[in-house]
Amino acid sequence: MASEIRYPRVLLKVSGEALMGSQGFGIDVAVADRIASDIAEAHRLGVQVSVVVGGGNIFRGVAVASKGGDRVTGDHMGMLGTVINALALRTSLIKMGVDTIVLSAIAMPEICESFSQRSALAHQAAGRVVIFAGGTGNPFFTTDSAGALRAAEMGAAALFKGTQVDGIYSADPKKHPDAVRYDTLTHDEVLQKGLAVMDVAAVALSRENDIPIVVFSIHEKGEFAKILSGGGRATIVTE
Ligand SMILES: Nc1ncnc2c1ncn2[C@@H]1O[C@H](COP(=O)(O)OP(=O)(O)O)[C@@H](O)[C@H]1O
Ligand SMILES: O=c1ccn([C@@H]2O[C@H](COP(=O)(O)OP(=O)(O)O)[C@@H](O)[C@H]2O)c(=O)[nH]1
Repeated sequence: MASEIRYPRVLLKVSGEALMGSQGFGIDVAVADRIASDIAEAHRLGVQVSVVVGGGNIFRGVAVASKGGDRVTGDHMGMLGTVINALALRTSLIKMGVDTIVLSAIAMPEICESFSQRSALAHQAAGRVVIFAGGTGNPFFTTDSAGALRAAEMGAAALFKGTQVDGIYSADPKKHPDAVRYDTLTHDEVLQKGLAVMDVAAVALSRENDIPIVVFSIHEKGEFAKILSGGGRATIVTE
C-alpha cells in the first residue's frame, strides 16, 4: 500500500564489495541475485527505486595510486568496474521479471545508454528500475558521491546505503567491536564526528539537498523493504 511506504522514491547505493560475497574478487551471481530480489521486492511495493552500484569488488583507483601508479587511470578502471557490476545486477533483475535499464556516466553506446537526468526520469516514470553505472564519470570521486548526486537529480526522498554493516557506529565496527551504534544522527554530526561510513562529499551533498541517508546491511534479506515500510534496522541521518 502506497500510504504505508515511508519513502516513495529512493536511490539505493549497492556496495561493490558486497557483490563478491565470500570470494576475494569479482561477482558472486548468487549474491547479485539476492540483492536483486530485495530491489524487486521494493519495486513490487510500488517504491520507485534507482540504484548506484559500487566497484570495490573489481577495482579501486586509490589502490593503483598507493603503488605509485596513475590515480586518474586507476579511477577510470574503477568506474569501468562499476559498469560490469551494473550489467550483472541488471541481468539478475531482468531474470526476476523487473524491467531494468542501465545508464552510464561514461558513453559506451554498444553496451548501455548514456546517463542524462531527462532519460533517467523518463525510464523511472515508465516503471523501470534505473541502474546508474560509471559513478559520477569523474576521477577522484566515489560511488557514494555518485549516490548522493543521483539521489538529488532523481528527486529521491532518501539515499539508502546498503553496506557491510547494519548502521553507523561511533567508530568502524570492524576494527572496534565495542563501538556504539546510532539509530539516528544529523548530517552535521556525521561530519563533525568524522564517522567514515560514507565519504564527506556524499554527506555534504545530501545535507545541502536535505536528503536523509539510511545506512543498513545489504546482507540482510528483506531489510530494504522492511525499512521502506517503516521498520527494519538502520541508522537514519536527517537534519
Ligand atoms: N563510523 C562507522 N560506522 C559504520 N561503518 C564504518 C564507520 N567507519 C568506517 N566504517 C566502515 O565503512 C564501511 C562502508 O564504507 P565503504 O568502504 O565505502 O563500503 P561500501 O563498499 O559499502 O561502499 C563499512 O563496512 C565499515 O566497515
Ligand atoms: O565517481 C566515481 C566513482 C567511482 N570511481 C572509481 O571507481 C572505484 C569503485 O567505486 P567505489 O570505491 O565507490 O565502490 P564501492 O566502495 O562501493 O565498492 C573507486 O575506487 C574509484 O576508483 C571514480 O573514479 N569516480
